[in-house]
Amino acid sequence: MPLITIASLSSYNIDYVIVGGGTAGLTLAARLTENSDVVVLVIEAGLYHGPLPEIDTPGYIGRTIANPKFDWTFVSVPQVHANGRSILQPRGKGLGGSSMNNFLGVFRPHRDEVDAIQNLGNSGWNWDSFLYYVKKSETMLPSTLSSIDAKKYAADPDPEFHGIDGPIKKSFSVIFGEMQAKFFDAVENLGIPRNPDPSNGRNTGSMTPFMSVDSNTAKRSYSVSGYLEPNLGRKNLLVLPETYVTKVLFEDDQGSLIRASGVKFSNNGAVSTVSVNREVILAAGSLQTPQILELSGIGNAQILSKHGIKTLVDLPGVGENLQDHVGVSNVAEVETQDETMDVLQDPAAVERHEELYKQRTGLFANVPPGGFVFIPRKLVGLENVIDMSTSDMTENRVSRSGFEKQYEVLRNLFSDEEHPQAEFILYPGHQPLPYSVPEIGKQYATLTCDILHPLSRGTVHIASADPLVPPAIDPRYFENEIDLEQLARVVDLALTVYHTSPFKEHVKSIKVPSEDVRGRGLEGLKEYIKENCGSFYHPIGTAAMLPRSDGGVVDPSLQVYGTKNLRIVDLSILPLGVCSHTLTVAYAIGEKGADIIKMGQV
Ligand SMILES: Cc1cc2nc3c(=O)[nH]c(=O)nc-3n(C[C@H](O)[C@H](O)[C@H](O)COP(=O)(O)OP(=O)(O)OC[C@H]3O[C@@H](n4cnc5c(N)ncnc54)[C@H](O)[C@@H]3O)c2cc1C
Repeated sequence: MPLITIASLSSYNIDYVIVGGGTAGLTLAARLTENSDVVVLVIEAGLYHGPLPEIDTPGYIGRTIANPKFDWTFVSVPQVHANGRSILQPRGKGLGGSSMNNFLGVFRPHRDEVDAIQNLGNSGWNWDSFLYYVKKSETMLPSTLSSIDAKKYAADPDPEFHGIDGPIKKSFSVIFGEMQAKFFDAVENLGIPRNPDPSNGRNTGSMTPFMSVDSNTAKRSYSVSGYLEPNLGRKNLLVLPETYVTKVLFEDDQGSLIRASGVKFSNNGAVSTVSVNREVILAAGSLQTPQILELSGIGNAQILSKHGIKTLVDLPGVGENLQDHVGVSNVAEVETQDETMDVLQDPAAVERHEELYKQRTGLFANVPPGGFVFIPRKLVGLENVIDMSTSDMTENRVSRSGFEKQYEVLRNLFSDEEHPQAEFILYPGHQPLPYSVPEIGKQYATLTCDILHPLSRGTVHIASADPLVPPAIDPRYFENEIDLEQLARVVDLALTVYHTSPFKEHVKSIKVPSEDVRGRGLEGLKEYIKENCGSFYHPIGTAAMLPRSDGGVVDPSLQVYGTKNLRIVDLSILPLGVCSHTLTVAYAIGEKGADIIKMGQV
């Protein structure tokens, strides 16, 4: 039984400590413990939630956000270029991490940008490797769509690109709507074709994505159900929940490289330590892995000394290079025979769908059918980005050379006018939004827009030497004004979709942004964005895998520079943002990280 208590900890001889039992952390733990000769301890700050409707029921997504039992409830520091607003930064808390509270969409990045990660100095981290590991992590469940509907709803996967026996199940929703098909037709009329299978690394176009839902049980498939629970019988897999790691401990006798000897943690207020034979591996995610590094004396010496922390490795890249997708939603009132999510305003409809869910069908059995569109650069009009000067974007940043190399990569990506640079998400209903309230009895469609390759680069650093004080998260949304310009153009394009045939047949009127805002053109939209934008929950890059001279924190074997046996296996290592949602990348990093550790090579 791998769930252990502090009291029993001293009876184990531990080879690897993994800090954070989230998406990548549990993936790594499951793979390492395939070797029965090694003992792995996973330390997770949150709970083992076990089976719970809030987590398992696909149609309940969003209900755990901002609930401290499931979510760290972080907010950013005030965003200077977004009207000084502090913006919500949800992160899963508990075994499963953000795979436990995310929105279940399964996406893959574009192959060119995965190959670009290799070209930034990371031999072995390319599309072929990514595809191998992401397939290893998943099982594609059979679709119930006819071949005609598969084309109509852009959901026609090529088996070559999908896993058949991996731990995470993925399936299509069972309900499709006419409004969704007309949305795809309208988008096609604007020059963005359907993409029947974006999993081959060419993800431009509109599509119905897979969801990480096991359609056999109509439940969330995530790192707990896929990687942890099937392995509960392994004696060499130990899991310590409700335990918060505050520091990595190092041996006193140091050579040029320091050696981790264990970690310090707090459990219900009691502080203790555990020693490790081989390695400590941080998998606490993009917002907390840098915090643990800094609390342990690894980071920018100036920042550490400000907080009275002794520097063990001066590594200025720690907590820099934060990249996140940022976006905003628009809502229109619609008329459709489809049952939109608005029906759930009616308690009788909720009851009906709760009953249907018992038969694994209805609106709660999967994520509501919607359309996703990855918009090519040519339609966002980013001519100015290709010619951009990098000097203003790298000024005063700790790693000028690293940023310059990233911008060179981006310039190449942007020069392909088919490369996806932005996204629309169609939600059939009025999405819960702080700036727009639905009227009971009406039907809506929400079109959410975000940019996929922001140029702004943020930071996450400790705000205090006290580990219980949350880190200062500063994504610096729109610090680079091209990001705001891009997003305004994307919102403008989304508003055009509402007026484009045949989708416009459903649209009665646009609710938000208001007529007044729309009347002020791109300038009005920019104000709307600054006042209402939010995170798309995809932070990456804060412990980047890059050469040390380029602001890197880990090398291609995920080893932290200046250390002998401290690695990072989570999304913080991704040096450059991808034009997709990030869940599959976290699983692939967990899978690949395990092979690197097992085989001793990339
Ligand atoms: C609300 C939301 C919706 C999303 N929707 C989607 C989606 O639909 N599709 C998609 O592709 N991506 C989505 N994402 C993004 C995706 O889920 C994440 O990028 C990915 O799961 C992150 O994986 P990770 O392993 O890097 O970190 P996490 O999975 O977040 O794991 C980090 C773990 O470390 C633990 N931890 C942190 N600090 C400590 C400490 N000091 N001691 C011990 N434990 C610690 C945390 O509690 C957590 O369990 C969403 C994310 C969120 C938050």
